[in-house]
Amino acid sequence: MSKSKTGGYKGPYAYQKKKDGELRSTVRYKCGLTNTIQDVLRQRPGWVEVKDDAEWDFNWCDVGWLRENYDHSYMEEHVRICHFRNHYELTRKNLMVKNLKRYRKFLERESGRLEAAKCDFFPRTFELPSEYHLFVEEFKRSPGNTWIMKPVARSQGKGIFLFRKLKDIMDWKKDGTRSEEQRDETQVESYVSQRYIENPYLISGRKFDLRVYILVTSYIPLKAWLYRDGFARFSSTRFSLSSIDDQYVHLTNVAVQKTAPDYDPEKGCKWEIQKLRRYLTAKHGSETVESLFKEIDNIFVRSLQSVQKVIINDKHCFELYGYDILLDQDLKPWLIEVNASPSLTASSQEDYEMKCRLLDDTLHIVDMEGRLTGREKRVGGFDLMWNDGPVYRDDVNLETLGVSCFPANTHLGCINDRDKQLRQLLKPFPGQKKT
Ligand SMILES: Nc1ncnc2c1ncn2[C@@H]1O[C@H](COP(=O)(O)OP(=O)(O)OP(=O)(O)O)[C@@H](O)[C@H]1O
Repeated sequence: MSKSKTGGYKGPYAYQKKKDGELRSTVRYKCGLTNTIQDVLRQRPGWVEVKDDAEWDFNWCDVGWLRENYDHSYMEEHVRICHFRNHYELTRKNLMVKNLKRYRKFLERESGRLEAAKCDFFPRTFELPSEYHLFVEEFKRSPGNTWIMKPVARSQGKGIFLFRKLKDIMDWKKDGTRSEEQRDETQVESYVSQRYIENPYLISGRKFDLRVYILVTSYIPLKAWLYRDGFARFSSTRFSLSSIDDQYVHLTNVAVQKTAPDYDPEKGCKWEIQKLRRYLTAKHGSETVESLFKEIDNIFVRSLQSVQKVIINDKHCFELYGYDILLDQDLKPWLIEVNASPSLTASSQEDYEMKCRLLDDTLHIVDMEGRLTGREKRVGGFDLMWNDGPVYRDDVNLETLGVSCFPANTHLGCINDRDKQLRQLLKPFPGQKKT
């Protein structure tokens, strides 16, 4: 990469097509994180790490690096980085909701209420302090409900609390009698106030949410891949609405749960998504579970579409999103949050292996080595779910699709025997273990 305007990174780049069309094998990478991704990058054949201001072809950067450098940088054709410039349009809690609300309005205008209702998958949300008065109106309409307050730009459960009384959020009250200047002096951190899902689906009395990975390689046209191996994150304490101050009951983030007194690091607090799927199928039947996972797929596609025209599309960028989905007792999925930097730190050996596979498969799709034809619908654990329109697998009977855009047997965690055979048939990349 060259930093043309401000100087810096200059010189020849190693990863380019030779005259005879053959590819050079060296990919110079930079990595701003110190977790699983480093191990994966180090083990990738032909990839070499560069430090400091040295020229690079691939950068697994953090969002801070992006903020400071992207706007001053010129990138060669082949260069790739792991975030879109304004990724926060989807991954900051307030902006995600703003974009979804706008998209829902657009659908209602263009295609009617039924279509707009397909976006009814996020809990009612207000930004505070800016929407304080709107929030109070809503709050008064349904007294006794529980709400959750979340800082818009923090993670790992930090700063989150539940409340049922307005006095608990007085700090965010917008005071119309004060001037902008006075308000600035006492500025509070921006939060979202969101309807708390009071009836979560429970397993053994415990609440959980799903972490699912989606890889986007282009916004215009939209190209998105769904990873089959997500997981459910459980709370370690039985669910109850009587103790709204207990974060071990209500927040299922691993960062929170691993500090619980009875947390068992051996067992962790996760289930693979396949295990969850088997459990739900045994309890509710396959038809119900198919339709649940179709609804979850709908969440991925609609949320990406809601920012499709907002995100700065740049062929150098890709993004691996971590979606947080919560199920309620009626098996309705709710979108809680989309993470731009989903935790790549492993909480157990099994988790480590899954994350290594996920990252390795991500790098296969980003394809610095130029191995793919561009027509693949499945790469490693990823299924192409959207390519400027829904993607259907060739081996699926289209009549079984129903209303969803996705074939019934390609959803998360549905790895049947035929899928296994297919994965084995896929030619492994050098250095990749057969799965
Ligand atoms: N509206 C809601 N209803 C019920 N539970 C919720 C709601 N919003 C958040 N939670 C719970 O709180 C947890 C943390 O919420 P959220 O993911 O929005 O915050 P975060 O601090 O950004 O966490 P992370 O870094 O893991 O994404 C969720 O995993 C979920 O268990």
